[in-house]
This record gives sequence, structure tokens and C-alpha cells, in this order.
Amino acid sequence: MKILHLDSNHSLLLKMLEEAGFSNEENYKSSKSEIEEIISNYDGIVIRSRFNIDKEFLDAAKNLKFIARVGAGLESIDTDYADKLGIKLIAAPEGNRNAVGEHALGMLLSLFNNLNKADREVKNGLWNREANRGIELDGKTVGIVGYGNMGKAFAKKLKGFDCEVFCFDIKENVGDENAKQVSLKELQQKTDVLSLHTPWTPLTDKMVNSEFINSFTKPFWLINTARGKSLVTADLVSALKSGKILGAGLDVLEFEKLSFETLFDSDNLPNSLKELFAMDNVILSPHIAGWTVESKEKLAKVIAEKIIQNFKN
Ligand SMILES: NC(=O)C1=CN([C@@H]2O[C@H](COP(=O)(O)OP(=O)(O)OC[C@H]3O[C@@H](n4cnc5c(N)ncnc54)[C@H](OP(=O)(O)O)[C@@H]3O)[C@@H](O)[C@H]2O)C=CC1
Ligand SMILES: O=C(O)C(=O)CO
Repeated sequence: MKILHLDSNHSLLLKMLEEAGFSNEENYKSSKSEIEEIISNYDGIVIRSRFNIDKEFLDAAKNLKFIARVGAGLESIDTDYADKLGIKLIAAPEGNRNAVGEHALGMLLSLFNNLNKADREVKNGLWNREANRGIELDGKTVGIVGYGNMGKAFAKKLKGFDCEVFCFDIKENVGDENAKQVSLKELQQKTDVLSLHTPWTPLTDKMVNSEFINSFTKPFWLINTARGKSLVTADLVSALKSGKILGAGLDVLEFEKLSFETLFDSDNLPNSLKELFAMDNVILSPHIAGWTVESKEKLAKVIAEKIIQNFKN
């Protein structure tokens, strides 16, 4: 089988596939349309997030048997069309779920303890102890929306903090010893901290908007390590201003990657983002929750194992 690798990954991936007898070609530079011209020569592709795999691409990929995403989310792939064409989709949530759980927890603890603000202030000669008094997770209620690989990994990390953990998921019976499954309404009544772990789908697109936010009984903290487009940034900013949201940790933004840098450089960022940048109770990171030294290797290993398991002769 011939596999085209469209992003560079941990060397373990190529090593394992080569040892298993697959033929591997790396192409990290050609444009999407250039790849479309040659893609019919391959049985499988391995991609991280270089470009979206849309209908046009899939139509050109006449002999494709699998698409392996070195990551968890398949949002950048037209999964329905790939299914229709009988192309197998392979993801590796086992490879970065621990990283996401730790990142979400790290953001939460940083927010609760004003770490980013305090750090900046101390480095500027300010010794503001009272203004940086923290709060504790002990006794708080954490609501997790989307209780799959990532949500469960976060709940596992919360063990030992003496907080109550609830989850809401469209699937039934997903609760476990780390989180009690409740209705969305109950979660919104109880939650002090909301952590999003849903995929980006038509159902979750702009899910966290003013109506959703105002359905929470208490002011709450928000962590989003899922997808930026599930959250309406302008509505978040309004809620931060009104105090309905007490602080936010966002690893993902509505405007990411190329669009983010282009908008930033041309000073064309939407006002809502500029306002977020100015807020001390907001922590941002550039989509790195699942992006650790360890996850790089784990993702490679998981993807290689799944390809070998499914496609080795
Ligand atoms: N920031 C980062 O670096 C990373 C981000 N991610 C993001 O996290 C997402 C989740 O990954 P993962 O946990 O592996 O996915 P899973 O499919 O394992 O879990 C997601 C869960 O959310 C459920 N769900 C879907 N829609 C809703 C909804 N509207 N309300 C409540 N629950 C819902 C799903 O149900 P069903 O299966 O029925 O749809 C599923 O049970 C990825 O799609 C990706 O977007 C993942 C890894 C790294
Ligand atoms: O694994 C994912 O889905 C991520 O967002 C990181 O690439």
C-alpha cells in the first residue's frame, strides 16, 4: 500500500509503517491542488491539519482507502462524503487526550490563581497580593459538555481536587465514576466551571452564545479546548463584561491559523478578539492543548498501530 504523508510527524510513524511493509512518501510542501493531481496514486493519506479534505479532494482521490488524522478531531474532513465513498477514517484521540486534560486543568488553575496577571505585574515591579487573591477548586462544581475522550480525560485530572463533576452529552449513559451525567439544564443550574469538549458539528456551531450563557444560574468560568467556532466570541465578551462569565481560558479561537495571523498583521482583528486580548481574566493559547512533546510520539504510535491493524496484508 502506498501512503502519502502530508504533514511531518514524530519519526516513529514512518518507522513503524516502513517496518510493517507500507510504502511511504512525504510531501509537506505542495499545494492542495497540486496534491489533488497526484492523489489517485495513493491508497492512504496521513494528515494533521495542513488543509481541509473536502469533496473536491475526495473526488480526485480515486484509490484512497483511508485517511488518517494525526489528532482527535475530524472537523477538517468531509466525513459524510468520505463514508459514502467507503474511505475509512482513522483518528488518534488516545494520543492527545491526556495532554488536553492537563491543558484544561492548567488553564483553570491559572485563571483561579490569576497567574498570568500576577506574573506580568511582578515583572513590572508590582506586588499586588490582595488584587491577585485566588480561589480554590475545592467545593466548586465543574460541568463538562461533551463527555468523550477529551471530556473524560479532563474529569480524570479533576480527581483529588474535591470538586463535584457533572457531564452533559447527547449520548446516553456516558457518565462514570469521575462525572455524573445530567441534563444540560441541570448542568447549567449547578456549574461554577464549564469546560467544552464537543466536536465542531452543525449542532455545536455557535453553541455557546448569549442564550446558552444566560441559561446558567450562577456566574461561571469557561474553558474551551474544543473548537473555536462552537463559541460566539462577541457573546463571550459581553458576558465577561457583565460578569456572567468570570473568566475564560481559550485554547481555540473562532479565527485561527492563517486567518488569525493575517488578521493580526493587518490590524484587522474583529473587535471582540481585541477586547479579549485586553482582559486580565482571559487566558489564550494557540491551539496547543493536545500538542505536547509526549502527545507527538503517542499520536504517531496510535496512528501507525491503527493503520497496521486495519491495512497490513
Ligand atoms: N485543542 C486541542 O488541541 C484538541 C481539541 N480537540 C477537540 O475535542 C473534540 C472532542 O474530541 P473527543 O473527546 O475525542 O471526541 P469524542 O467523540 O470522543 O467525544 C465528544 C462527545 O461529545 C458528544 N457531543 C456531540 N455534540 C454534542 C452536543 N451538542 N452536546 C453535548 N455533547 C455532544 C459526542 O457525542 P456523539 O459521539 O454522539 O457525537 C461525544 O460523546 C474534538 O472533536 C476536537 O474538536 C481534540 C483534541 C485536541
Ligand atoms: O487533535 C485535535 O483534534 C486537535 O485539535 C489537535 O490537532
